[in-house]
Amino acid sequence: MLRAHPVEAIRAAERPLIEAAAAAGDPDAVMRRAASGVAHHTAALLRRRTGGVYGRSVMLLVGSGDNGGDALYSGAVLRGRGCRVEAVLLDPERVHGRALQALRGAGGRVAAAGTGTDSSTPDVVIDGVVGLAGSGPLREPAAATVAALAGAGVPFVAVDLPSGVDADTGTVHEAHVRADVTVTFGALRRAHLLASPTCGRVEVVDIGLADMGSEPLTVLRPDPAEVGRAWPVPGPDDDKYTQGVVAVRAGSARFPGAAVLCASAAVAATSGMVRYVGSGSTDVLAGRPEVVCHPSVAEAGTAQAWVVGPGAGTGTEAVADIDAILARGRPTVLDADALTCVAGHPVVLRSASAPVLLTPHAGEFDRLTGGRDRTDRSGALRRYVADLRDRGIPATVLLKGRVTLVDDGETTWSIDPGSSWAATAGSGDVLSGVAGALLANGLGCGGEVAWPAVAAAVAHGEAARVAAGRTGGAGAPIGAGDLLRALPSAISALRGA
Ligand SMILES: NC(=O)C1=CN([C@@H]2O[C@H](COP(=O)(O)OP(=O)(O)OC[C@H]3O[C@@H](n4cnc5c(N)ncnc54)[C@H](OP(=O)(O)O)[C@@H]3O)[C@@H](O)[C@H]2O)[C@@H](O)CC1
Ligand SMILES: Nc1ncnc2c1ncn2[C@@H]1O[C@H](COP(=O)(O)OP(=O)(O)O)[C@@H](O)[C@H]1O
Repeated sequence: MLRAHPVEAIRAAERPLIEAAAAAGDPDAVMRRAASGVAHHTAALLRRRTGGVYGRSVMLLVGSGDNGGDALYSGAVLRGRGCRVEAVLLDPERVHGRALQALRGAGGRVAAAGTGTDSSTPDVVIDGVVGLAGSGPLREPAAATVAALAGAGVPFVAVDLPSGVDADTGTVHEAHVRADVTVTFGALRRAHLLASPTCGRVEVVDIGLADMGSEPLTVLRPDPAEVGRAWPVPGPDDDKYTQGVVAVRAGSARFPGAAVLCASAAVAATSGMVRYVGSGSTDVLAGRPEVVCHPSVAEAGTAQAWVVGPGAGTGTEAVADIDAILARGRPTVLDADALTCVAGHPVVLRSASAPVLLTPHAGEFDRLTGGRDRTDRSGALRRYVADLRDRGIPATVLLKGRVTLVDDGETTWSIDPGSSWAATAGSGDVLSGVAGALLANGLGCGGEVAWPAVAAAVAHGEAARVAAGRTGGAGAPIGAGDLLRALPSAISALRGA
């Protein structure tokens, strides 16, 4: 499991190291250690991209703080390895003096932004514009310089964080660096897990930082192997009931496919039993004859968990069904149309005595929250969960997207499947089916609802990867049906990871 920390915790952990270095008369010792890591990973990128390091050209974008200092020291190391290094000073009046001297001493070239920089395109750019202290989008002249280099296809190595990405919220501002590699120091920052697609490959350099624990603002990323180990496997004494029965209320005349996708995903996720309530019984049974269908919520037998919402409608009947399902007092996944119902009739959640898992996409989340604070996703999510819990609703929320977040009011989990192939219509219905089956099974380990939600998101991402890669090569677009069919292979791959 990966852990990513808020800036305040990182600064507090770094402080003793920096103070010890200063007391020993070498105030930049930690910075040089960090910089040699940046140089090492930049050299590795150069080797991958160009076949070597010697003679390659490196541009440093140098901001006004210690992040710029790291870039300058790393430039000095790369000069020593035979690179041509040019530092572009974005604020020549405020630059780390000793690091600049080190670069000059090593034979690096220095220019102020916008004045007489080397006209040829570099092989790599080291982004030392701004790190932990960054706020807001890249400012000029950095914004224009970064845009021109990115437009020319030059790879970026970000020092600590891609500039223009907020370290704590992971907000990716409009003007920002998209890094191929991000080299950070001692421990991950929250943005590395909240904005992982913008960070590229994240390398953590050991600077002697002590191990950091967890606190409420730590973001966690599950290890796929851990999810695989926790996946429910029937034992010798198990039968269909002991593994958990999940009931699915999904589908309508307008959206029959949602019923099929959701119920079939629940069947694929565990070996327990799936009940179905809705107008799509014929379609569901055509694909999955093992599903047990019921004419209404009231007539459905016992289930350990419920899923309600995919394609299920938003009228008064749908709201009444949500109410009736929540009144059964079982863990319940509320997805899709059920979330629209909750947004319109928040009072319906009052019937929830057992844990509920809400699984909105960005639009549904806006509907639920009135669209407040679209930039700080994780902050808005934590506030929404806290609001629900303050109202006595035992809620966990899974916020969908390329980076899916799960928050139970105490812990934020982040899942990034590494590609966006899952962004296809109906794939959310598959996710809620898997989550419901895991909830019914009572998948333990790390939180009664958060962990099944996390595990479902990991399996869903893996299924998208398997489905998109089924032809080998670079991958191909998939539909939700392909993702559904890839679930068994994905679960098997996780269990073998
Ligand atoms: N000390 C050490 O030994 C070690 C330090 N480490 C390194 O130090 C880094 C933190 O350094 P730092 O605290 O000096 O701040 P840093 O992130 O460089 O920002 C500098 C200034 O930039 C400005 N600014 C803000 N936003 C901006 C924007 N959007 N666009 C442009 N400018 C913007 C803002 O000043 P302002 O202009 O607002 O007055 C801000 O104060 C850390 O990330 C790691 O790399 C590691 O080496 C480990 C050892
Ligand atoms: N850019 C993306 N990259 C990867 N996965 C994504 C992306 N956008 C959405 N997803 C995933 O695809 C699924 C879409 O769910 P949803 O929007 O509810 O679709 P639908 O309602 O059509 O079923 C979610 O699991 C979500 O996390």
